[in-house]
Amino acid sequence: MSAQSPSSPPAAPPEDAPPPQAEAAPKGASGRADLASFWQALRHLEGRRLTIGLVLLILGTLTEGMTILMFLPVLKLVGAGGTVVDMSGVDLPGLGFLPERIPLGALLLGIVALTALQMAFNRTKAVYLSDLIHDFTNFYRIALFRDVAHARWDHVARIPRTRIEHALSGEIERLYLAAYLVLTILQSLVGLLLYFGLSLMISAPMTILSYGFGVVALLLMRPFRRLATVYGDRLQAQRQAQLHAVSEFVGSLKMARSMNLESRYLRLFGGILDQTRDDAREFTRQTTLGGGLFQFAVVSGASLFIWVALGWAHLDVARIVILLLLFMRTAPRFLGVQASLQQLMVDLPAWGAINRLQQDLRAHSDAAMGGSAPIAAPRRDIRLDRVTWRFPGEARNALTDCSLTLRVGEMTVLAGPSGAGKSTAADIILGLLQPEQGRVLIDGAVLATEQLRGWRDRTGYVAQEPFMLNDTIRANIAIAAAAGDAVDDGRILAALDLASAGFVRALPQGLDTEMGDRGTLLSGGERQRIAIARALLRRPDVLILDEATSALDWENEEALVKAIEGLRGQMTILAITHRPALIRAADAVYVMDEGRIVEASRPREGAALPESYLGRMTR
Ligand SMILES: Nc1ncnc2c1ncn2[C@@H]1O[C@H](COP(=O)(O)OP(=O)(O)OP(=O)(O)O)[C@@H](O)[C@H]1O
Repeated sequence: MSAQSPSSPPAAPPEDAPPPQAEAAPKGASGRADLASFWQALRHLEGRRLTIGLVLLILGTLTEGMTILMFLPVLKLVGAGGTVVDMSGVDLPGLGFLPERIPLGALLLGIVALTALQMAFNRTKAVYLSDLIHDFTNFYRIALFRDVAHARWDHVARIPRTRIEHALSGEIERLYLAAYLVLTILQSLVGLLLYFGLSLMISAPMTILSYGFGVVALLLMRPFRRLATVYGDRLQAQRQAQLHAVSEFVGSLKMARSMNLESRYLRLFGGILDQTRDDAREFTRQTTLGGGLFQFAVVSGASLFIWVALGWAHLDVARIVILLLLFMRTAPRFLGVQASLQQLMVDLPAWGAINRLQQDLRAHSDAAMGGSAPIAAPRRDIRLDRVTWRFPGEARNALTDCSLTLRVGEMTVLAGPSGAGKSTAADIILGLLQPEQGRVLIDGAVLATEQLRGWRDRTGYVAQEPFMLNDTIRANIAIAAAAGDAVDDGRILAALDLASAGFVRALPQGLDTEMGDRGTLLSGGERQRIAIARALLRRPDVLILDEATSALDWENEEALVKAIEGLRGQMTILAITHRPALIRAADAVYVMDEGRIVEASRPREGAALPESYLGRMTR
């Protein structure tokens, strides 16, 4: 792998421009602190495999070093001739176990055998470390998935979707690269240490000279590594900005096309890319200068090394050749450490960002996720009792002192102007939000936190804009089935009939009809009915419809209202709606305004009052 990771696009805006949106790393975030915690996490999760990998690495490097040392007596034959190698006078502790005279063929065979052994060690190590990196990265991928799934709904709903997508895709990939780079650096350092020992056997002063040079050069490169940290932070922000821009553009494609706004999006996106390119140019200028200087230092070191070795150290030619061979192995490692450290500093901000997101999600984890206490199906009523709720950070309550009753088997409608708090009340009934004040009562008993998951198994929810998989109608409905609940086509078709979605039977592909990305191959009304069928497949005790008929024409709405009326008695229904047809069919109607219940009536009574909200709506 090259030092510049394939995923590293050019980046970073001019000094005076703020990095575009996204979560910028907190001020003072230090690459070194990130590196320390990253290394700790790697050791904590993969310590055992790391040790085995290192042992294999040491064995591989030692065999490689031994191979080089064994060339020393062979080189002594050069000029002298002969086919028997004289080991006396070689004076290398590492080769002390060999007899004094060895046939050249046997020695060369030994070298070949050692090389084969080295290859075997290296290959096993590579496979080992590859597994290690994948498992380490996947651990965080899964943990992040879980943290997102387990975070409190009101909190996770406020995190931009692209933030989560970026963390689960791009940032995790950079974590993979960071782990790869850490292991690369570790391998180079271990190699350097072992070669240090081996070359000490040849000449201590020459070894100290060459290593001293390498270490000083590495230290001098620190400013370039700091620059890489800054660049990494900017890159982090810019990648997120890019993802955000792309996601907004794709999400609003129809709007953009219909209003001729494509060029505006193109300009915005082009601006981000230009910033990224300018930043990358600056970074490349700086880092290539650093890399060039380092290479220059290494070549100068090599020249000095040869000059000292020949002119001052009075070493024989064989030793100089071996030292040079060792030098050829150590110099790239020094270069590799510098390049990998630099690239690591670019990728490491992803680690900090993932950690911060995880901490944030865990600080807002849903207490309900821990409990699985069962709850009986409601037999009498479900009540909100003086419930108050305010979204974190908001100035005013979304619900204030809100009380309402859903009688079992009845259909209750919640109406009222936009922003009145209807969806929030539904979220409280669903247990997605837990009241700050007040209670949710099921047959008079408080719905406990540990019962919330069990409670959600008893509810079915249909959103105004239901989420659809890019899959068949069958898959979109079957997804609602509880784990282990085998769903056959008969059940799916029955749910579709209940949801007044008989049109599916008439489709040429039936349940196999593809719905397209976000269900766009079907009409809004068809999508809504499929979403209702999906909720009904769960055979819920409580069905919550949030503006679930808003996209239906009057004919289909009438059919659906009839279908919903047919469900009366089988389940408790809460419908958030403005549609008179559904209101007229309701057993009870609550009207909300500014988070409060302002009217509660049986529909006919409410509609009869001309000044009531309900009266005005159904007039
Ligand atoms: N995730 C959220 N974070 C902060 N405030 C929110 C959030 N969701 C809703 N609100 C606010 O809470 C209030 C009630 O919103 P809610 O969605 O419950 O109203 P609604 O009656 O369902 O509106 P609509 O009919 O337009 O869907 C509004 O002021 C809204 O801005």
